[in-house]
Amino acid sequence: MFLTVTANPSVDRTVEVARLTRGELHRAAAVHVQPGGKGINVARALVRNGHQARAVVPAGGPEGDQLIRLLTGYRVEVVRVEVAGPVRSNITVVEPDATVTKINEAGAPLSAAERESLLGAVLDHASGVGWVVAAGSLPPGVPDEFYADLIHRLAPIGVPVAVDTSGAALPAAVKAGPALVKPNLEELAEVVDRPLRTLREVVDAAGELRSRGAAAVLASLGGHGAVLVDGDGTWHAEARAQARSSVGAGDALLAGFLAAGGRGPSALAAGVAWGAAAVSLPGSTMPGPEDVRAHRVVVHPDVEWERRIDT
Ligand SMILES: Nc1ncnc2c1ncn2[C@@H]1O[C@H](COP(=O)(O)OP(=O)(O)O)[C@@H](O)[C@H]1O
Ligand SMILES: O=P(O)(O)OC[C@H]1O[C@](O)(COP(=O)(O)O)[C@@H](O)[C@@H]1O
Repeated sequence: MFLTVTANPSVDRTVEVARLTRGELHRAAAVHVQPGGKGINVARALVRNGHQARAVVPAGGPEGDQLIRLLTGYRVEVVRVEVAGPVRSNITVVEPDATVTKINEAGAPLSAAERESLLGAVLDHASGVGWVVAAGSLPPGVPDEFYADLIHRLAPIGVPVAVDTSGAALPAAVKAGPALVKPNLEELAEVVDRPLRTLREVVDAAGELRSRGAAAVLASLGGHGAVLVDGDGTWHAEARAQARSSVGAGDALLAGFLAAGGRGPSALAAGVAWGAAAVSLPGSTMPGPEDVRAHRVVVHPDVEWERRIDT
């Protein structure tokens, strides 16, 4: 059983248009409405591949009801935490060449009592789970230390925590000593406060996060695949895909990595296979076993240190 918590869930609307032009009317070629937020997507991907996953979700307003209704179609076990503010909507516009333009709402604030209920719900369900995944941005007013606080409170239970977040919440979580963090290239560059142009620079930045407290770093690099840096070594893997929508690809990567044991090159290969499968599917659709092409993954025996990853 995997347990995820998404402090700032969303109803994702992915709109496909022929070409996006600022200031013009567009007629949508297709629309996908899906339950969203990073922990929710991780849970959806795990369930789609035969694993058990439970998602802790703060949900308020009619939008919260809609989110929970949408989730029931995905067979994810949901622990709903009632909150006053409505669930946000995040909009992605996708063009035929797979260019994505995202508009993510900030989300509704959570009161101190609501934050406590959310943490309490995670702690209530954490015993005996394989991993807790704390993922996504924090709503306005929620302290940057929210996920860090969760890591500290989970420590006595001994369950490993994976964190995928952004902004100031990420360095705060790293300091709390999670088993795994999953930054993308932009998030990793922001934490170390320098541009990352080559695999060497990515691996150095991942090492810095390890020295600050994260036991392992799974850095996702879009079409360049992903790098895993842990106490045993450094690996780079990638897989070619016919890109359609990258929304949720990072969540699929993390889910695949955890589903395959959450450590080492074989888990990295599985994660990259799930990530590549996710980008080839519309909207934030999570891949199932029929979509995943494990044989397309290349785990490089030697890291190509000077390879550019900023193109
Ligand atoms: N264009 C692509 N071709 C193949 N795989 C991709 C592509 N874009 C993303 N992926 C896969 O999805 C994973 C996550 O994508 P990335 O964009 O780095 O994360 P995030 O969605 O968190 O920003 C990558 O590590 C890679 O495995
Ligand atoms: O919490 P954030 O950072 O605003 O991100 C939320 C969005 O991220 C997603 O989980 C997609 O994640 P990725 O594309 O980063 O893998 C969407 O479902 C959701 O709308």
